[in-house]
Amino acid sequence: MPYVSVQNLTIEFPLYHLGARSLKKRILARSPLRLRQDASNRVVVSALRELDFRIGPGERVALIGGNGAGKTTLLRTLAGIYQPVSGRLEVQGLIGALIDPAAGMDQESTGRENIILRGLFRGLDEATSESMAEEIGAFSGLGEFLDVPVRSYSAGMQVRLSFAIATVMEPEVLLMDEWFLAGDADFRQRAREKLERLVEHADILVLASHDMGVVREWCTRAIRLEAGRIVADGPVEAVLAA
Ligand SMILES: Nc1ncnc2c1ncn2[C@@H]1O[C@H](COP(=O)(O)OP(=O)(O)OP(=O)(O)O)[C@@H](O)[C@H]1O
Repeated sequence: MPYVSVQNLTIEFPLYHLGARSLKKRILARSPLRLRQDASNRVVVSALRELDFRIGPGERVALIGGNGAGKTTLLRTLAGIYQPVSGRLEVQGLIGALIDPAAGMDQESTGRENIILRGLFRGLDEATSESMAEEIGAFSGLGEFLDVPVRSYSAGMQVRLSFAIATVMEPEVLLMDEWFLAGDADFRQRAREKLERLVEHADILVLASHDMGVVREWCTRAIRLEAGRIVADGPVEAVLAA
């Protein structure tokens, strides 16, 4: 059964190019909340600090919190994009990440080639991957751009393609940033039904959002982050009321 297990998870980003020692000193002298000096004397940003939680099958979890709270960093960590500095992370199940539209795409290949590669990666044979490319191509509305290298896509086109790929991949653990729910009205309307099916099919949804309407509509549990720490975790209404 799919699950997400996080124990004592800490993520830090070293800040290179700070240059002069006096600048480092000035930054650290402000006794900042999130910046500290590590064992190698580098200034690091503490993005996530000692997180502990477990998500089981059937849970729809919202990550909420103000700007810089750590929502996107947590999503990217769950997706395997960032390595924890310490702690343990286990994700069981096929992951679908709708976080950064360009992530996992080969920019030099066409949209169609990217779809076929994903299909092969998922273990489908060539013929099935190719027919999947037709299906995705039609749904994404990319038209003639399906056979053009992804590097020439607009941001909106990349979102359409990654969303369409995710719907066909049918992930068990769906990680999503709320702006994937945005997009132009026409696409949103067509995507809505697919998204509902995608979320329904996924055993676990983790959605980062600022929009409490979206959180209430899509999620059953909320984790509130503040300055990289969990300050509340429970049923959506209880966490929003706290
Ligand atoms: N690549 C990076 N290098 C250095 N610091 C980073 C990096 N990515 C994130 N951070 C820092 O980690 C912290 C958490 O950022 P994150 O983007 O996860 O927040 P967020 O909750 O998603 O914010 P927002 O709602 O504004 O998108 C912030 O202090 C940010 O400055």
